[in-house]
Amino acid sequence: MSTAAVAAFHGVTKRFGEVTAVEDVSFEVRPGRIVGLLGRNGAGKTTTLRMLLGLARPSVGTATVFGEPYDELPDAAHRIGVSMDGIAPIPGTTGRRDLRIWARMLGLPAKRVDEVLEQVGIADSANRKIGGYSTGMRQRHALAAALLADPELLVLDEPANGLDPEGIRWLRTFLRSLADEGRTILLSSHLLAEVEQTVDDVVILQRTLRYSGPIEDLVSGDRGSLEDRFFELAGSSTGGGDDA
Ligand SMILES: Nc1ncnc2c1ncn2[C@@H]1O[C@H](COP(=O)(O)OP(=O)(O)OP(=O)(O)O)[C@@H](O)[C@H]1O
Repeated sequence: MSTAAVAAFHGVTKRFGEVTAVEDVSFEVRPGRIVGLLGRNGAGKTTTLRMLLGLARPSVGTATVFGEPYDELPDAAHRIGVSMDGIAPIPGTTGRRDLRIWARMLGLPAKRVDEVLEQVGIADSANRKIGGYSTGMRQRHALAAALLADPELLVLDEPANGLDPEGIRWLRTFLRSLADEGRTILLSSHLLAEVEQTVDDVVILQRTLRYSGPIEDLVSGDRGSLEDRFFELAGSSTGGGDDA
């Protein structure tokens, strides 16, 4: 397997007017790894993912995926699966029909829809309207959409939000099985205990980069839990934060 970075940020700063959302951030995402992007509210996580996906342009620096800016990457919609707010299902439609529309747009056969519905465990609900889905079912639906094109990289913004404990356990096992197949997963999350059990690498962002590397290097020995290390590095909003 190639060790070239799947995703890379080099000296990325993003300003929105007076607000600097992300400042001089550099890190790489290695193939076959599950990478957790962590930070407090407003730390710049979504902005970072959006820059990778060509949905926001860095003010300074470069964000590349498979060596290219997203907009210049051939076949990007097939190589990268995305689950993120703003990529919402079509209101009033059923789960199956929504995925069929996505599949058609991606040039995929309708049978692929049934495969991903089975994979994420919502095939029995696929003829129901998405408007009646629980939050956890919506998460699974979004994951199904991200998987349609059998992508090499999954970018998942808060994929565990709204899942019950069983759903969270399922997600952890599922993501690991995808990584074992050689896929790379970049996910953002607030659920530190869950992240600790799921990811290989951690990126801690608090406008600037606070840590990037293997989780075992962060929490090994008597260094404490991921939660302890997170608050040391990112600060807390109730004290200790240095740039809230
Ligand atoms: N389109 C925008 N216009 C103006 N400011 C923005 C825009 N997008 C993000 N920001 C600001 O940039 C900062 C980082 O926001 P971002 O959504 O990336 O953080 P986050 O880490 O994803 O937060 P959360 O965990 O709350 O979702 C915030 O101060 C936010 O208000």
